[in-house]
Amino acid sequence: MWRRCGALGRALALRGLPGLAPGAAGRRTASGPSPPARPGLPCGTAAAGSQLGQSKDYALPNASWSQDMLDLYNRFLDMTKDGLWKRIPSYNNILDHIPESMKLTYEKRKDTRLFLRSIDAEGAGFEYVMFLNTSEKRVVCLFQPGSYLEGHPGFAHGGSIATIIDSTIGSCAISVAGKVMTANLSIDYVNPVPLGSVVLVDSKADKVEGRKVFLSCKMQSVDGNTLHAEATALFIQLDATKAQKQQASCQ
Ligand SMILES: CCCCCCCCCC(=O)SCCNC(=O)CCNC(=O)[C@H](O)C(C)(C)COP(=O)(O)OP(=O)(O)OC[C@H]1O[C@@H](n2cnc3c(N)ncnc32)[C@H](O)[C@@H]1OP(=O)(O)O
Repeated sequence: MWRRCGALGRALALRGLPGLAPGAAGRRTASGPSPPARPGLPCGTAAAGSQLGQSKDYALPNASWSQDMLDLYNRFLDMTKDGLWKRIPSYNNILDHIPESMKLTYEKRKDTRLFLRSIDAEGAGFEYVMFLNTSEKRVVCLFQPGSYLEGHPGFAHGGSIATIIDSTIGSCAISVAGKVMTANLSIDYVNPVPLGSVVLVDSKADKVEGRKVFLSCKMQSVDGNTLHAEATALFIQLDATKAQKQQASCQ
């Protein structure tokens, strides 16, 4: 365990994550984590809904999570205790993800589902949980790709990697600029991601220029020894009038 924690510390230290000295955190099991802190952006209000039983929060350990995923999750959960990091709940409907103020302009549809949550079987699709650090303008996603995300035999499909990167960077952009859309996403695929492995997707907003948010991201293995992908992205804050027109055209 100590060796794994040390490797994890090295992996996260690449981006200077705090509080990750080997053995700094105790280990918990999937059945026994502390109740997660309720996050602010991008989905604090939805967490309340979840507690009322309105929506299931999927960004919590389940039986498919590997020990690496659980260890990493528990270490991040420890980092939420001082309030700098917040766990982002995850729901089937995108409207449960976004801040209340943004929700007002959208009508919730029952026949749609967030792409990341399109596979029901535990462990078969996107197993992930994201953590937000508002002051660092950063979102880190712990991602365990399941067997239905296969591309090359035994490895995650490039589209699934793009999806989790877009969603992680997108969550970061939303936390910085509210209503945004991806205008550009550029990914260098460096090493394939084995199905069932756990990777860290570490995204950061580097610069905001008017309505443009520039972000970057690295996807790497838990031990920090393998860089799987690197990405840069441009998100555009939606112009209110154009956003209304776009919304009207898809209803
Ligand atoms: C787990 C929870 C997940 C939650 C997060 C989900 C994240 C998922 C995000 C997505 O996947 S969104 C879906 C994919 N993206 C789209 O479908 C967007 C399609 N494109 C558009 O709708 C519009 O092109 C867009 C809103 C992006 C921009 O249109 P606008 O009319 O608002 O922008 P405009 O053309 O006025 O340009 C504004 C500025 O951005 C610049 N710009 C726009 N598109 C660009 C581009 N592609 N590359 C470089 N620059 C660009 C443009 O030059 C200009 O720069 P300046 O202000 O300096 O003049």
